[in-house]
Amino acid sequence: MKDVLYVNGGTPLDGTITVRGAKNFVSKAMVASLLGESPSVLRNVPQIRDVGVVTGLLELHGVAVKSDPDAGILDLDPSNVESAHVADIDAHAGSSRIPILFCGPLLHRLGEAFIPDLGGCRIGDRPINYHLDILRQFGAVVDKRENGIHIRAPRRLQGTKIALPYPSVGATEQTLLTAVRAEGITELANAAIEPEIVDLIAVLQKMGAIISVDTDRVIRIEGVDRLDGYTHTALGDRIEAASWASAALATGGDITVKGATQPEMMTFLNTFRKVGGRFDVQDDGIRFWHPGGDLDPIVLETDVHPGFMTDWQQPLVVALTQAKGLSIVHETVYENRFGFTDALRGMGATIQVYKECLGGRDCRFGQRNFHHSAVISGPTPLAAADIEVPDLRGGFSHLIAALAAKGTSTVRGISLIDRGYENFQDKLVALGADVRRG
Ligand SMILES: CC(=O)N[C@H]1[C@@H](OP(=O)(O)OP(=O)(O)OC[C@H]2O[C@@H](n3ccc(=O)[nH]c3=O)[C@H](O)[C@@H]2O)O[C@H](CO)[C@@H](O)[C@@H]1O
Ligand SMILES: C=C(OP(=O)(O)O)C(=O)O
Repeated sequence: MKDVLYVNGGTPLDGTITVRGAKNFVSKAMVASLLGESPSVLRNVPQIRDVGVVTGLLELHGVAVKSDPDAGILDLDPSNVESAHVADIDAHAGSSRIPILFCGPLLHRLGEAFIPDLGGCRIGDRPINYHLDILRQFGAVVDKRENGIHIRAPRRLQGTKIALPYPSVGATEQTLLTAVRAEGITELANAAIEPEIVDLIAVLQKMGAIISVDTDRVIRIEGVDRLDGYTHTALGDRIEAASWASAALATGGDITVKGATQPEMMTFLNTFRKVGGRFDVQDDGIRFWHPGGDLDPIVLETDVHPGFMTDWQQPLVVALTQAKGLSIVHETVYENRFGFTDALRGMGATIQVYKECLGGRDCRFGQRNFHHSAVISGPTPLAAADIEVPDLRGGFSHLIAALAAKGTSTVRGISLIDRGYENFQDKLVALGADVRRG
């Protein structure tokens, strides 16, 4: 399939689409199946590239994966993990960030693991120092190799007391997936509590784990000797849902997103309303629309949950180019997540990026060399352009900009978007967009 999408924009997106399970949960639940002594069943699984990548990794480790993509069901049978011949894991280097989460489960089952270099969006340095420190605290020995890391557990991993320097999603998941079968109690302070993490905890509890989440973001895990498989329906993808909501706003449209849920999106919904968007929470989804007239500018800071998600930021910035006045967006989770604004400026948007912490509070990236605040001045008409997808959310933002712009844009590198948006081209067509894959 060619990697270019021609977008003839300038028409409001209008109609209904469905989002299925969250990219940032489904892949972790798939890894969790490695911990079970019996098969697991995962439902509401989207057809996105990250699911394919994790399927490949699980199969390499001896997990038998049966997939019914239309029904969104995965059967994951880990009975043969101990006897699997692990080869050519290098083939998965750079494909996603998920391999690092295989450490705990593989250490428990096999006593060692090789983890290839990670991929994922290039939106900052994205080190794995928290992960490695955590694994060492459990008693693992970590050796850095040329294309990844080799890790082994000379004896059963031991529960431990961990305090994260920053509430990292991945490091919290690393701790959960390692502690559930370690000996004794693990206490994780300053944990991340994103809804996708809470759903992972639900999966682990179904498998037999004992995990409590305290009000002060401390997670306590009592290690157990055995876990079984699970049957679980993944929570919906709140990032995809918010991306379509931003597309409705930027194009002056009206999109009903089936599968979007209010509790996980409350912070986004508040911001959407402040910008001037309207929404209606329904039994099976949320309708988002532009009511006509001017949109309002806002001051926004991204943050860990329950703050405004960093992954919501990029699509919303496109909508803010259409608000009347000055908006400020302070990115506090990643140091380098405004690269996508270059293309928007080329399309006529007025966006300036700054090294200072604009917004309200200082973050880890202040007084350093990172352009992590943006000032957006609108409304500015967007003009069609020839643009290249930089990363997953930045790429979807470029798509939204192309849909809002009059004329035909050429969006290159479009397959990057398949990593996290299921059948986005079909969904665009269902919403009345004039798009063609080149
Ligand atoms: C597959 C997946 O679920 N990806 C999500 C996950 O990424 P991911 O789990 O990689 O993100 P983290 O929450 O770990 O990263 C947050 C911050 O912590 C830093 N950090 C993290 C780990 C570490 O060892 N050292 C370190 O310094 C990162 O560079 C970043 O600045 O959570 C992010 C924050 O909600 C989301 O944007 C990503 O979509
Ligand atoms: C940053 C993201 O994903 P990943 O961690 O997989 O790169 C994202 O989903 O926006």
